[in-house]
Amino acid sequence: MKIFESLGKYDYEQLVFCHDESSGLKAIIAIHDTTLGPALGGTRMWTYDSEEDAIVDALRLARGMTYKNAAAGLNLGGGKTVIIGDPKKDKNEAMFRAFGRFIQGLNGRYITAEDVGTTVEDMDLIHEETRFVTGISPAFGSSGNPSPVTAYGCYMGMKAAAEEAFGDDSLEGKTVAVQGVGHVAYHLCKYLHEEGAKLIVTDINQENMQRAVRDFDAETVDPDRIYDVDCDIFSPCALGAIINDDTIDRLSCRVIAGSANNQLKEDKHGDILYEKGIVYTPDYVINAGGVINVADELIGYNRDRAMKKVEGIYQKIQRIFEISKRDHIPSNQAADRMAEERIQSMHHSRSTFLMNERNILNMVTR
Ligand SMILES: NC(=O)c1ccc[n+]([C@@H]2O[C@H](COP(=O)([O-])OP(=O)(O)OC[C@H]3O[C@@H](n4cnc5c(N)ncnc54)[C@H](O)[C@@H]3O)[C@@H](O)[C@H]2O)c1
Ligand SMILES: CC(C)C[C@H](N)C(=O)O
Repeated sequence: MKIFESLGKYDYEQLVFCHDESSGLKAIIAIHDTTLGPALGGTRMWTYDSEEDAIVDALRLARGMTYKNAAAGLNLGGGKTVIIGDPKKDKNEAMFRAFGRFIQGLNGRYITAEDVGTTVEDMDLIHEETRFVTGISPAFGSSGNPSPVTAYGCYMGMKAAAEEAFGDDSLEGKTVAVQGVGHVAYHLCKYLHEEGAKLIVTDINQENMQRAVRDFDAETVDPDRIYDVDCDIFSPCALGAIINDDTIDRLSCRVIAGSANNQLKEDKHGDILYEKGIVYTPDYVINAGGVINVADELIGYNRDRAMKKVEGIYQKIQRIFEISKRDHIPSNQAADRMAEERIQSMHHSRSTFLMNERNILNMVTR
């Protein structure tokens, strides 16, 4: 792999390799863009097939965070970490504390939080060594697990998409097919069930699936049949790249709205959804509730303020549909345009020299 060529492709700022032999830490921190502020993005722990796969994932996810944070209106840039290892077997205290010290060494250029394979407990260990970590335990005055808040943002975004597709944002009586009922989707299903939606769920984890049946009267289908379900709304809440050449023609829904990151395998799949008239809710906008919530910790966590901002995902999604109609472009491109325009305009206005620049990290100290 040609590292600098890869960094050049999307103008990445920094790639950091962190190694601690005794704890087994092998981490890669990718910082994509810090125009808007320090890079904030979660830490993913995963068993990558190769080091190259891990680097590619870190880079792809970091760039995604630049767009997510920019579109959410946060004063934060984009970054992400991947730790190579099995989250079920390879974790230990020393690993996360060693990682915390590497983050501290970046002196605020990168701030972490949970992602797939990491938990609030892991963030608490990182917090032993650095203040540049969010999503830590409420006992520290923090916001805790971001998943329920991500779910609330998804619910808001789904309602905005329903209004666009059906002329009314009520989800009562709508059939929603949910792929993956883990941390985020369990809470999303709760909102949907309370509003009177009919749920059809799938999961490779039987326990998670049965919990949705028990708590929300959900019907179930096998994981590979979820794309064929006759439904109003398809909600991908498991993996990335699930809207692809093999699945796109099987979908019969009017709306796609779910929490999974990187749902479109390629940009062309956004074009195809647009041509088919399927209302696609851009993933990094609808799933920004978690990052909006943890980012609030940096200025002294206030749940009401954070939830109000997460509620604003409804209007953000409406704005994207407006841009899509105005410029005759698919919604994924409209979201990119919105994020890029914000970064560009701030790039210009923040270029004036300041001796003691105000940023999200020096507004309050903790
Ligand atoms: N947790 C957050 O706050 C947050 C924020 C933004 C984005 N996301 C994204 O949302 C998605 C879900 O996150 P989560 O925290 O709920 O993760 P999770 O691991 O708790 O849930 C994912 C669920 O999907 C299931 N699953 C995996 N592969 C599947 C398959 N092939 N078919 C059906 N089910 C499958 C898993 O068994 C699990 O129950 C991820 O893509 C994540 O990156 C999460
Ligand atoms: C900062 C986190 C809450 C990040 C989250 N895992 C996301 O993808 O948005």
